Amino acid sequence: MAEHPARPCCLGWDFSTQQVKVVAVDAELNVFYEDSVNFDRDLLEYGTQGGVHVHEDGLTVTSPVLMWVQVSTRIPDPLLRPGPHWEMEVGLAPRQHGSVYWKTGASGVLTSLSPDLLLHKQLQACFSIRDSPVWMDSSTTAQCRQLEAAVGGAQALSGLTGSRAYERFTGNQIAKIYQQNPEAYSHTERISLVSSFAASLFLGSYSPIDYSDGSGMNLLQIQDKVWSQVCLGACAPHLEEKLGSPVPSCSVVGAISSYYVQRYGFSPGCKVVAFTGDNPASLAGMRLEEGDIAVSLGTSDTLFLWLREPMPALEGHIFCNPVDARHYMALLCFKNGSLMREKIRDESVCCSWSDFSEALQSTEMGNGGNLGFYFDVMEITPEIIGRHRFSTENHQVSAFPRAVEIRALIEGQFMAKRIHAEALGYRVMPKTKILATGGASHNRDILQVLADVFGAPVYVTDTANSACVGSAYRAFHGSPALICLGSIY
Ligand SMILES: Nc1ncnc2c1ncn2[C@@H]1O[C@H](COP(=O)(O)OP(=O)(O)O)[C@@H](O)[C@H]1O
Ligand SMILES: O=C(CO)[C@@H](O)[C@H](O)COP(=O)(O)O
Repeated sequence: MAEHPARPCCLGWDFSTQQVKVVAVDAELNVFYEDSVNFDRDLLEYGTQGGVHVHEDGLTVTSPVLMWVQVSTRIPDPLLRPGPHWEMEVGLAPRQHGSVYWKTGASGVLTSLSPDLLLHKQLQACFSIRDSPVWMDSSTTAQCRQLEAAVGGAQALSGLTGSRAYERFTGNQIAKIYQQNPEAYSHTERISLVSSFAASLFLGSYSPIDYSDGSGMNLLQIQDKVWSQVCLGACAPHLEEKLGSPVPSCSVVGAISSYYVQRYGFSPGCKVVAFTGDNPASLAGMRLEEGDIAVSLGTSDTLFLWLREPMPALEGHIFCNPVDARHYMALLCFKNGSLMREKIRDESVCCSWSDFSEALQSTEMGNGGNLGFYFDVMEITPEIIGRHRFSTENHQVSAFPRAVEIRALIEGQFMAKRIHAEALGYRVMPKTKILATGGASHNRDILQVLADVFGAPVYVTDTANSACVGSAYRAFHGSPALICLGSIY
C-alpha cells in the first residue's frame, strides 16, 4: 500500500438515451478511465430500440425502470480491482425530464438492501409505474394546455418556471399518469427524476431533486427555487409530498449506501453529490465562458449557454444554473438529431458515416441553394413534422440527389439552431467559441458545417462524454473540502 500513494478521484456517470457511460476523473480533472454500456446491445432482455420503447400511438415513449437499476451496478472493473479501500465521490448525469414512480413501501426496501442479492431483483416490486416516460415522449398535449390555462397562459408559465408547457416536461407527464392511472398514482410514495432516482440508488434512500434538473418539470419557480403551488395543484394532488424539497445542484446529499460499500468495496466515506441532468452537467463539464455556446449532438441536438439575466420566452427553456445558483442556463432542444442523421445516412449511403462524410466533402457550402428540413418525428423546436425540401429556384421538391440530400440535412439542422438561438437573444461575437459534444461530435465533416453556419470556431473536448465529465467535476465542485477523501490504491 505504501508504494501506491492515494489518488483522489471521482466517478461520473451519464445515463443517456441510448447508453450509460462512466468516467473516472482525478483531482487535476484528467479523465483516466472511460467505459459504456449500450442498452439495446448489452441488455437485450429489455428489448429497447435506441434505449426506449415507442408505443403504438407513436407519441408515448418510455424506458423500463429496472433496466436503469440493473445498469447502475455496472461499476468499472479496474476501479474495483485494487481492493476495498478507496473513497471516491460519485456524480451522475442522466437525460432530463424522465420520471420514476416509487411504490408505497419502496423506501423501506431501499434502506435495507442485502449486499448478497442483485439490486434489480430486490427492487423489482418497488415501482408503481414500470415504464418510465422519457424526454422523447410527446403524448401530453392536453395536460400542457391545462397547466398553461391554470397559471394564466403560456407566457405566464414561462415567466414562472422558465418554459411554456412542453410535453416532455415532468409536471405534464405526472398529470397524465394521475389522470389515466389514478390508482398507480395513489400508490406512489415518491416521484423522482431520472437523476434523483439514480442518486437514490447510490444513497440507499430518496435523494432530492436538484434545482437545475428540476427546472425541466414546469413545476419549479426558477427565481425563488421553490415548487410553484399553482403548478403542483394543476398537475396532481399531494404532489409536493411525493416530490420532496428541491436542493442546490452542488449539494452533497449523503454518504454512499451500505449496499455499494459491502457489495462493491466503496468506502463508507464516499460522498454522493446531487445528480443533475445531462445538459446541466455538460455545462459544468465544458466550462463555458460568456459568448460561448455548447452544442450537444447526442440522440437529441441540444444547444445551451450560461446566462446571467433570464428572459423566459415562448420558445426554448431557462434552467437554474448547475454551477452558480445566482445564474441561469438557456437551452434549446431539437428531437430530430442523431436518429434523423442516421436515417438519411442509411437511405443515402448504406449506413456508412465515412461515405456520409465524403458526401459533405464533395458538396459546396450553401449546397448550391438547395435547402432541406427533416423532421421524421414531431419536432420540439418548432412543433413540426415531415421532410421539406426547397430547390435553388425555391420550389418545394420531393427528393434531392444523395450528396445534396446529406448536405441539405446538416446545413438545415444547423441553420435552424442558429435561427432559434438568435430568436432567444443569442448573438455570435468575435470571441464566440462553439463547444461540441455527444456522439456526432466525432464527425469532423459535420462539425465543419456547424462552424460554417455559425461563422465561429468549433472545439471538441478530448472526451465526447462531457456530461459524464461534468458530473464528476460537479462532484469535486460540490464538496471541495472532501476532494482529498477520494483515493485509489
Ligand atoms: N461518426 C459519427 N458521425 C455522426 N454521428 C455519429 C458518429 N458516431 C456516432 N454518432 C451518433 O451519435 C449518436 C449517439 O450519441 P450519444 O452522445 O452517445 O447519445 P446519447 O448520449 O443520447 O445516448 C448516435 O445515435 C449516432 O448517430
Ligand atoms: O430533453 C432534452 C433536453 O431538454 C434532451 O437533451 C435530453 O436530456 C436527452 O439527452 P440526450 O440523450 O440526447 O443527450
